[in-house]
Amino acid sequence: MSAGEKTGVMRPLIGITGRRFQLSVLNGADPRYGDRCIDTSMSDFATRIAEAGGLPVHLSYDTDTEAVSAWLSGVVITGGQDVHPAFWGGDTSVVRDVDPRTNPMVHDTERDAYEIALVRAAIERGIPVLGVCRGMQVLNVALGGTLVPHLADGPVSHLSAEIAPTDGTVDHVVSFAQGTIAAGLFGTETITNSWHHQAVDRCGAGVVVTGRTDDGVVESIEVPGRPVLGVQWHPEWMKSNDPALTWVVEQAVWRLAQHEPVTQEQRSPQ
Ligand SMILES: NCCCC(=O)O
Repeated sequence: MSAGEKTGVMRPLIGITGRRFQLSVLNGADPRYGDRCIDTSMSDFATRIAEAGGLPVHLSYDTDTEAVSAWLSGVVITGGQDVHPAFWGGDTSVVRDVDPRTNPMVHDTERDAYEIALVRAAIERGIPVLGVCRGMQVLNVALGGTLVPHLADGPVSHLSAEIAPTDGTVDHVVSFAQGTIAAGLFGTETITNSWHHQAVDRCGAGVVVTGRTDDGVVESIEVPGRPVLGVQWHPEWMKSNDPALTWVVEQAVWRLAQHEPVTQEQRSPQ
């Protein structure tokens, strides 16, 4: 039974972010598409959010972040490219000038700016936010934090970029601080998958680290007093629905139940 069915309230609309890239990068794409783009998000998110009782909707870069946040009951900032260092005060000399529409793994400043604005708008409205992998890093950057640019360059043994994150039993242990959202969901520790080479470094305003690996890499962050959770692993690729994904839906259901329906005037202020 889904969270919505359990509580008898409307299923909450959960916005899911993603990428924009040219159809031509896909194998077998019809050349008549030329340089036309496609807006995508990893379908595992939509599947898992729907399983948890939410109504998943993809958020394109063209969606007005202020306006859409009035309609959403929850937001998932998903994984992907490294956030451009210009957004967090990192070394921009290392950045290659490649078009993110033709290589979906290189920096995409349009996506960065969009997601940072969305995080800020959602937090401002008290909308539950789940950040996943890059999404957790975006959360931290949106609140003024910084990132470790490359884990292999630092004093850590946490190297996981080669591991295909398909099996929740194969990767590392994450330990959680007591009294946090993460500890409420996972207990004192859990085993997660992993696919990243950057990590949260200095925390942004109000951000606290709530989970780490044994080698000290930040694996979860929160903003105490706010329904905000960032996880470095990929809950959408765990074998069964990960508590982080059910958390954002349950928070959204709770929020829907607490609030009077938003009027059309409130959603579209003149
Ligand atoms: N750091 C790899 C992220 C992969 C993805 O979410 O597309």
